[in-house]
Amino acid sequence: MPDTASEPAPVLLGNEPGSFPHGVLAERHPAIIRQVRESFPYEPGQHRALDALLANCTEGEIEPLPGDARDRDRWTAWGLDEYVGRSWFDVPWLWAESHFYRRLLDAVGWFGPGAWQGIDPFRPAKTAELDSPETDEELAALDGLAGLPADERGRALLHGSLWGNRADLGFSLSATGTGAGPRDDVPALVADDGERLWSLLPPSGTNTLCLVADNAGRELVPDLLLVAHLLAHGRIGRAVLHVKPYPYYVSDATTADVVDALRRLTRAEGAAADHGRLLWSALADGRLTVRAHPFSCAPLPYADMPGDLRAEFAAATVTVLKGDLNYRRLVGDRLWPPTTPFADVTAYFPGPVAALRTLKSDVITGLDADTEGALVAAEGQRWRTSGTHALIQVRR
Ligand SMILES: O=P(O)(O)OC[C@@]1(O)O[C@H](CO)[C@@H](O)[C@@H]1O
Repeated sequence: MPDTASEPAPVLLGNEPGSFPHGVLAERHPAIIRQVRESFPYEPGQHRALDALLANCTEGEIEPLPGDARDRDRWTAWGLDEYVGRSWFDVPWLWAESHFYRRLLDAVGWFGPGAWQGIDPFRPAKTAELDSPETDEELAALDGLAGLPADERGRALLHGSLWGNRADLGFSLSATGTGAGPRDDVPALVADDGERLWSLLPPSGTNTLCLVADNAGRELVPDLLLVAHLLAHGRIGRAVLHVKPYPYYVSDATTADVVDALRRLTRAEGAAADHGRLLWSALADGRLTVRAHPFSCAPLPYADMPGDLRAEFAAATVTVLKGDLNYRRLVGDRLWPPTTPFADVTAYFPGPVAALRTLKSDVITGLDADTEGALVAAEGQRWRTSGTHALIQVRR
């Protein structure tokens, strides 16, 4: 196996029965179709389209997009023509998963025209989570941080944002997501560059943070609290929040989800409402911007990002990417040896970059050999996908 980024490791495919990627294509995607079907009083055409998608994505071949699809050229540029006629299991796993969500939205009429245009099939699950007692508890806990020095509060909020990544509604549909916490003899945090991240954001009031969000609800809320804290304490003067232009990977945040989360914060009590109001006014005066770039739903690694997005990340003091999928896209969706240096595989990224992620897929880089050894000794390879471990990795 290679141990440097100059010899890329194999790209993950979904065609090995028993593997994590195979389980996602063969089991998780059908479960998502079932869940979506049960969440809305869909009409016959939508049910037929969901039946067709279920058959196609499990047993069929990837099909061309209709001639009038508005994003046909985009998908052509993203490799569709190359994969048409191939099994979903034989193309890069990242590509197959991403394309599944594009087709699912088509089946329920998201792209329109028609009465169901823009109706998010995952919205019921997202709002249920935002309205849950757990969210109440997490917001109330914020008041408990009030007595801490600002830096300690910042570190607590960073960890809230990190572990908020466990709240992934797609992940909760698969059996691997329901495991217990890590054993006492292995670290929950397998890499911790937290202090390096803070050192990139001195309280000068001039730093710009790009935060590439992941899930809505119980992940986005702590992400927003962290942004509010950084703004309030001058560690950043400006934040750009990247969300998805359409519903994706079940619970990924869209602009509508940002609005819901902000309304939830401002309707809360105590410190949560203060943070919500700060963000509300930061949106109004330009200190906080929301972006929904098409590449955020691309089936490709960030190494292939277009020039405008590259320029945006290059202008940031640091770009923080949240979550497992963003990590896969950041380092490349490949079976790297775990000790492959994170700095090598992210060398292409146009500026300082940080990953905050709980481990929910096989992809991992930047571990030291002792940590990898301890994880394998304690858990075999389960630590890679169980969602019970997390990391903070930074490349300056
Ligand atoms: O990006 P997130 O929300 O942290 O995780 C997304 C995820 O659940 O989806 C993929 C499988 O569908 C895995 O990479 C990962 O476990």
